[in-house]
Amino acid sequence: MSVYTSVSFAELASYLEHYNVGALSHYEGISAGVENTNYFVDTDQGRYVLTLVESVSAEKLPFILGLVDHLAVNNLPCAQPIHLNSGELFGELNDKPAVLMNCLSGAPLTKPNNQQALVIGEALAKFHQLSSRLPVEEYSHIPQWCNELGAKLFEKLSKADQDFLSDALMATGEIDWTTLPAGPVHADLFPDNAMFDGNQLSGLIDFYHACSTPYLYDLCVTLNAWCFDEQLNQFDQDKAQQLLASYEDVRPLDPIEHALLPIMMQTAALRFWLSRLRDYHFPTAGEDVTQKAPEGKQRLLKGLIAGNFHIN
Ligand SMILES: Nc1ncnc2c1ncn2[C@@H]1O[C@H](COP(=O)(O)OP(=O)(O)O)[C@@H](O)[C@H]1O
Ligand SMILES: N[C@@H](CCOP(=O)(O)O)C(=O)O
Repeated sequence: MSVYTSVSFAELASYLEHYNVGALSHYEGISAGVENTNYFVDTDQGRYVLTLVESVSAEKLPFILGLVDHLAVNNLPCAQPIHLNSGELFGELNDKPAVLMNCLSGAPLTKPNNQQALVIGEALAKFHQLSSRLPVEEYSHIPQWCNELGAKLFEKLSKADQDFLSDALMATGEIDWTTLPAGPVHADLFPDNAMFDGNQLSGLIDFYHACSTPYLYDLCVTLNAWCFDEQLNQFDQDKAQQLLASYEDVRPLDPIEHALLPIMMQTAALRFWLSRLRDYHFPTAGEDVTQKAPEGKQRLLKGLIAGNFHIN
């Protein structure tokens, strides 16, 4: 469970008066998630999810929540922010930006099957089509982000990992990002950020990594996360092919995107190896905090570089 900011019943009841959602009857911290504080919130009108946003500043929320609103209005299955009575998409509780969402049915995935991977490929492509109608705002140049974080972590690593990191930063830094189609993306579409009822997608959640960057990067984050089993150290090539095919049924890749797919998968693996190392070496204090093991992403990156994990 990740709860960084505690909220009392009285504080929450008073905060909910800013919405038209009824009176608080019960609430509990959610046993999942890494970066933000989440609570299930029950009122006499239904169940909601409250997020106290810890991972990004309030200035980014109009972009993030505006993106989610745009997707939801255009019928992409995703959690929908509830508007405050003032019309705003977020408020403030205990000095943190606070977002109330509708509660989706089903559960986040741990081990997605091939059919669910196919469904997510199609949903991601629709996401990119819809987001391409929005302006490119909050641009994130991931290789630069990796370089800066890599420099902070460098002295914490073994000599072997320092050398490995330097080589990976150099190789992934060679992509020319300016040639790639880009727009607002999810940027963290792991199976635990997709709620499913059986094989049916009830909605995408956790948009707090959203930024504008190449669509190919978002696709590669998703391919890595859905097709690589970190415990078994296995890359499921069939599943990856199916996910990619279902994506391309909706949004075919450009030739340049096809050509850069393998190195972009390395970039995506590197990005999450580094953020997990950051969470390990520089943890954020909290009442109850979940971390994900960096080693899984490093093994993925090693397999991608060695050419053992690939899509035909
Ligand atoms: N709209 C929602 N409906 C139902 N459950 C949700 C919703 N949003 C979040 N959750 C639950 O909360 C958990 C943590 O949410 P998440 O946004 O992934 O947190 P974090 O930003 O900390 O990673 C999810 O795994 C899911 O179980
Ligand atoms: N998906 C990332 C961790 C980011 O945390 P999230 O709970 O906000 O998705 C990873 O697996 O490293």
